[in-house]
Amino acid sequence: MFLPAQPIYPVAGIREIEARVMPGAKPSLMERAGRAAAEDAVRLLIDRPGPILVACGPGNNGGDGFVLARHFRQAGREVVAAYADDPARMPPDAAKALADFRASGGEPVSSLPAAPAGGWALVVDALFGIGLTRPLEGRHAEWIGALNQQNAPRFALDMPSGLDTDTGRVLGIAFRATHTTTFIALKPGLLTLDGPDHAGEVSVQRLDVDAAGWLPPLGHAVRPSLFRPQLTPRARNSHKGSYGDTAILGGAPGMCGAALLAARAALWLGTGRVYAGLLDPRAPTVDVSNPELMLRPADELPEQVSALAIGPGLGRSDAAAALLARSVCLDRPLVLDADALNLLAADPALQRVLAARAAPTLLTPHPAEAGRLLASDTAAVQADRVAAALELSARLRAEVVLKGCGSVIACSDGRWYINGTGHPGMASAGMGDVLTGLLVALLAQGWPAERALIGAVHLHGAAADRLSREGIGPVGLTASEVIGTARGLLNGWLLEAQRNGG
Ligand SMILES: NC(=O)C1=CN([C@@H]2O[C@H](COP(=O)(O)OP(=O)(O)OC[C@H]3O[C@@H](n4cnc5c(N)ncnc54)[C@H](O)[C@@H]3O)[C@@H](O)[C@H]2O)[C@@H](O)CC1
Ligand SMILES: Nc1ncnc2c1ncn2[C@@H]1O[C@H](COP(=O)(O)OP(=O)(O)O)[C@@H](O)[C@H]1O
Ligand SMILES: [K+]
Repeated sequence: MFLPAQPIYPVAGIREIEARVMPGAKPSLMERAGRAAAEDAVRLLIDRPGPILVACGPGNNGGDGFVLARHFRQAGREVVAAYADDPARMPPDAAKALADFRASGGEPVSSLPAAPAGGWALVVDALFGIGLTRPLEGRHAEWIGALNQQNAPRFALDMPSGLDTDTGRVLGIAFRATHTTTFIALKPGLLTLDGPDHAGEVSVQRLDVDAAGWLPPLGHAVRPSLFRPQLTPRARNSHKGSYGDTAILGGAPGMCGAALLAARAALWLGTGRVYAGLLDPRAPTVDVSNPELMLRPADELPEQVSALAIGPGLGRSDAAAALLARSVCLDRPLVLDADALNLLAADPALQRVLAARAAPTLLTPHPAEAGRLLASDTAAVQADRVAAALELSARLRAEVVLKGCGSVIACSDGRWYINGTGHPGMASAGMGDVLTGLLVALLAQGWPAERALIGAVHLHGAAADRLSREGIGPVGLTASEVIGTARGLLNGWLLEAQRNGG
């Protein structure tokens, strides 16, 4: 049930693994890749008669395409392989794959043919894989544009062409796959930024290569198994003190809702006691829909909480800055979100204090906040989300989640994770505040920082996913609605963990 987290490698890692495996590999990795992809493609061809179009490029990705094309020819399927690059410059494995395709009776066409009357049964993109080095242009870009127009399942080999393997950036134009079969292991570009919109459903074909055995991975795709050790039943003989006290600091005039959302999320995720410290002098003193919350002026909170979060609706006033400076000095797990991050970005001295903290620090920036913290900008952060998150984590000695499509979690020891749950319906006000509340709740209940961050980010997105399966979102999903569903999911995981051996 709790499947292991899958490793993710950037291009350099895949190349290193390939270099070690390839010399003795029989059958060759390309033979394995083309065959494995053909096996995945069979599933897409159920009830789809008609010819298969395979667009092959100049390198080894093109070679994979020729292997796939040969398998389908040999199985009696009509296949049209389109290839217009210079065969003299083909790498040896790919040249052999082309020769084998010819030997099977196939002959590539040098322009992209128009779709047959009944349409293609399947469109296969074997133009570029991990070897893409610059934006697509000219004929290659035209081919991608035409392939994207086809009304058929669109199947990418290894990477959708035009998508940068390490970052998920579109270089010029990219193939919009409905399905991608990627080889050896996952790559970051499939999972973050523009990756999910271009890769569609991703299948990993390991090609009998034990990637982690050759090169221990630094990156993983998040799965609940990463926080499975925390999914233990509560002791019957326990009390509210056993589940932590937490405080959320924020709620400047006009922004109390942000702090209340975080506080509610912390309460609903099982924290023993939740305080909300609000800066607005006219803030409510009770949350009538959650009277369990203890609402206080921001400077009248108990200091001995188990974990603290500061930022939701904090604003950037002097009072907010003073509150932040005090919070950073508390020897407790600390979550910094929203304006706490913006204030920190403007205060290098405070950054030094933060980096010297003994207790865990967790930062939850969206790309604009991360840009300010790195003294760069949103575009620079988005250009390489994994690198930006790691840099922030190393500089501030903090666990970091860089939010957005494919949230990247970076740990101060250099390991990183990409989360796959969540959807664009979460792009609505207050969603980040709820994440902060879920996170501080897990910290208050004693989860170690890294697991709490992974768990909260995964849970947050999974709750939104469940709601949208029920028609609550993506359009119109509200942050408040995520809270109750997150509670349900966490309890479900706890039960599942107990059923599977405590
Ligand atoms: N290296 C190996 O042994 C294996 C590679 N495999 C496949 O091979 C792929 C990697 O092969 P390659 O390294 O040959 O790389 P690709 O096939 O991805 O493409 C590289 C070729 O495209 C050119 N190129 C890069 N960007 C371009 C652009 N924007 N416009 C025009 N030309 C451009 C490069 O100069 C090079 O000739 C993998 O993604 C995978 O599909 C698999 O067969 C498994 C084994
Ligand atoms: N397109 C998306 N795909 C996946 N998750 C998203 C997407 N857009 C937003 N989210 C998630 O929603 C949350 C929004 O947080 P944030 O930007 O801080 O919102 P707010 O400031 O309104 O609280 C983050 O957890 C983010 O990862
Ligand atoms: K491809």
